[in-house]
Amino acid sequence: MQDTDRDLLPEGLGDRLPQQAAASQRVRRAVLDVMAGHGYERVETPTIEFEKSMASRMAGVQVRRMFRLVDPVSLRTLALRSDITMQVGRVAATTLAAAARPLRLCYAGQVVTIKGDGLDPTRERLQIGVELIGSDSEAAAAEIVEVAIESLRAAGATGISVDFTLPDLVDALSAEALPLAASQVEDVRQMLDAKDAGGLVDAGGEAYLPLLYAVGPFDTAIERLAEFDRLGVLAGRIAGLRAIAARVDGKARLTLDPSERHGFEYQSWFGFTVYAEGVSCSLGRGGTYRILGGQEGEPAGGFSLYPDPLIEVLAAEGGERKVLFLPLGHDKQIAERQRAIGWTTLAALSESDDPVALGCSHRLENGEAIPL
Ligand SMILES: N[C@@H](Cc1c[nH]c[nH+]1)C(=O)O
Repeated sequence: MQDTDRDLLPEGLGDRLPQQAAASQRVRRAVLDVMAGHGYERVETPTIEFEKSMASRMAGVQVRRMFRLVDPVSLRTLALRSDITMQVGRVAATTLAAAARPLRLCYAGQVVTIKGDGLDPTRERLQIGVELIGSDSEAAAAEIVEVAIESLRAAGATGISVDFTLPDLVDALSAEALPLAASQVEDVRQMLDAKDAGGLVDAGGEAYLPLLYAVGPFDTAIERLAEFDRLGVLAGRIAGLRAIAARVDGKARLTLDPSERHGFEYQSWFGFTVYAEGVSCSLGRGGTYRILGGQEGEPAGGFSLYPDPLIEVLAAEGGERKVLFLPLGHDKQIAERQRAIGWTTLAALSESDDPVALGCSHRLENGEAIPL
């Protein structure tokens, strides 16, 4: 009987073949170079660590999305990382607690969740991001948005747009201006996120209805939000958003959706999602948050790109591969010189090696690269 299971991969997991892997490598390098250029130093964290340390680093982190297992050595529960931001938070709060602030760190690695996101079944993704620890000011937030746009552009994205949100909006409003019973808060948040006007009224959030209309291109949506905020509860946040928008003006298309919560588990006053032309889903998100520990916790901000959909597009576009075929008995020194000036070489192992079938574009003949 055939063992079909042996060759299958679990749902939502896949290999990257040479073209995709090459595109992934280019994206990773381009993005990390931009981050390093802005002073973000690379850290590398383990793919698996104690569940408790990941789950308790920021308020709102959902452990139910993480793969968990018992460590046969320590007998404690471990979790596979689903978000490197939490690990960077741990590093900042522990080993780098005494490092000067603001502390700028960046990272890249694979993250895994039990379930994909909505209709997207993907369970493993590349995450590349920065965290700016020690401040959640509007200056910090603006820097993060700028670096996010520049990183995406360097990765090859075009037509970039940024959607701003206010992740803790309902908490801010329900505290005083538009009171809600504790039992209503989550429902109101969900209905706002789903843009469900009927559901919002049913959940007791009628007063929140105008928020559903403060959505769209930034300039008009922020005016609507300011009109809605007659009591001025959101005045600081609105001024912050305007300042950030002014800094990134012209670099990307800006929109506002103040009640968007999707994917924002722990962000505080400011959040944003990034998109690019030709890629239907978002390519990343970021915002301000607090790293728990100590009395107050530490303010921070950052963003994470999930560039896989962009990598797919770039890989499909391909790009011509220039590969030089080296026949049997070729001059090794010439071959070395060709590699030194940027050629990829492919050396024949036997007479039967076919340069065209092997994807070569040129062949070394009498010391010269001849097109095939
Ligand atoms: N790690 C967050 C985004 C983020 C980074 N820093 C702050 N927020 C996410 O993937 O949703």
